[in-house]
Amino acid sequence: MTLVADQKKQKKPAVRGMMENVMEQFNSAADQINLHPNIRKILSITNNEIVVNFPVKMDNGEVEIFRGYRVQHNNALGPYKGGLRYHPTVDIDAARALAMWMTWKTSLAGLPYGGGKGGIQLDPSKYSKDELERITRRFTFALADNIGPEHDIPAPDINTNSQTMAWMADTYMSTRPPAERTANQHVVTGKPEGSGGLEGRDRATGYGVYLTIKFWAEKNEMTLKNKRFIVQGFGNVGYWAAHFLENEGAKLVAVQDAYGSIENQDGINVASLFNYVQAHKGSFVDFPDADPIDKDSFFGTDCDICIPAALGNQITKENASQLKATLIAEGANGPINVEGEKALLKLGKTIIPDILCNSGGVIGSYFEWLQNRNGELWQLDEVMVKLDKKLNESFNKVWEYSQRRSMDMRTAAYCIAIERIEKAYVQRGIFP
Ligand SMILES: NC(=O)C1=CN([C@@H]2O[C@H](COP(=O)(O)OP(=O)(O)OC[C@H]3O[C@@H](n4cnc5c(N)ncnc54)[C@H](OP(=O)(O)O)[C@@H]3O)[C@@H](O)[C@H]2O)C=CC1
Ligand SMILES: O=C(O)CCC(=O)C(=O)O
Repeated sequence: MTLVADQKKQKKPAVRGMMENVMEQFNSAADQINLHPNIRKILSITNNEIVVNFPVKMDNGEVEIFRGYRVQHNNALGPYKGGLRYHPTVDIDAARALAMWMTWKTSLAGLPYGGGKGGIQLDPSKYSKDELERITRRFTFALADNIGPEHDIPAPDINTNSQTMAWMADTYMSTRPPAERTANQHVVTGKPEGSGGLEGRDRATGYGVYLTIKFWAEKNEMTLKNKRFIVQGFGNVGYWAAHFLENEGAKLVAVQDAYGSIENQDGINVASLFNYVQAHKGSFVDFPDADPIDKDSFFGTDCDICIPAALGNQITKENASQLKATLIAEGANGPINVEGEKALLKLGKTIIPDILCNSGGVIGSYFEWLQNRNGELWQLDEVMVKLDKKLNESFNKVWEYSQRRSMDMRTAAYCIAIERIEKAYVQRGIFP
């Protein structure tokens, strides 16, 4: 295990990385609130970076070495919290940026958490389920002293799910003394319902994306009925966001995943598409009720609302002018880079920022953590009501701040999040 202490010695990536984006967003909000220079220094750097290389036996008997990351950005408000992703793009830059986004997200949501994130650099489609289980268990074992229910609590992200979390919880618990095992169930959230998981955590992020869009529409005296939307990514976040928007009368007109893009301006039925994807090895490229479209013209599809719900850095200054949507709701983390955002704002578009838009997931995780900690079992209807209330409060805070200070919603969300952390440091008397 390597603990990387001095980030200044790390080489910069050749292309603009996610970390540069999140730092630019942070610095611009910090300027707005005149953040204390010492607190700016603390928040500009991650607390801990854990990099683990671990061997796993493959189905063919060969051993492969994997590299996993867990970056713990800040814990001024509580334990580190954030997902683990399995994807070829996972590296230290991405893990740092994603961990930092988590700090702002949990702070904005008013949760007693800090921010962390990580994952493994791999393409999961190349491994069998048994191999993925062994990889996950080895990774958890390698991380075990650095995570914990009151210290750092992982959750699902891209290409990880409730099964991944069940393997993690089981492996972590097996590393604890017998009398403490089950009391450590909340070391991860997003578990299956039969293993301490929360009813509704599966849909919490997509539900939150839908809710923030609905709240925005209400502020603008609009209804979502017949509004056309496009979704990039039809995984956990994209699917559930589309499901709830369709229930409200909006129409999915185009969708893109890693295999391709399809469009139907008359509307794509979300349940039919979901069933098709399940039956066709995760791909919708030949879905009969829509036409294939070119990958590069996807964001230019005629629509009212665009929901990027896949990877980061998808909307940049190169393609921002293509967008027809007036509202962009960031289901993904960091889907619009800084230059892309400047271009969109200049064109008069509105962006519901990731740290607000997709915060339903971590709010749901907080409910699961409380459920486990208190030995309770919460029911779906109460979870959905609590999510609605929490997101409504967050949305209103951001909306009012942005109106009062005449700033975009991202800067407002950052200011609120950073001010809460600043207050905690000041109350502790660290800085006069
Ligand atoms: N899960 C959660 O609770 C939360 C997730 N998020 C963020 O939401 C985003 C999506 O996460 P989640 O839904 O959980 O992940 P999933 O793994 O469930 O789904 C990811 C989706 O993105 C698609 N995708 C991958 N690469 C590309 C690409 N190059 N172009 C277009 N689509 C692509 C995948 O397609 P394919 O299936 O073809 O690979 C899949 O449909 C991430 O940015 C994540 O950080 C944010 C908050 C919480
Ligand atoms: O549920 C969680 O703890 C974190 C989810 C996550 O990774 C995110 O919000 O980006």
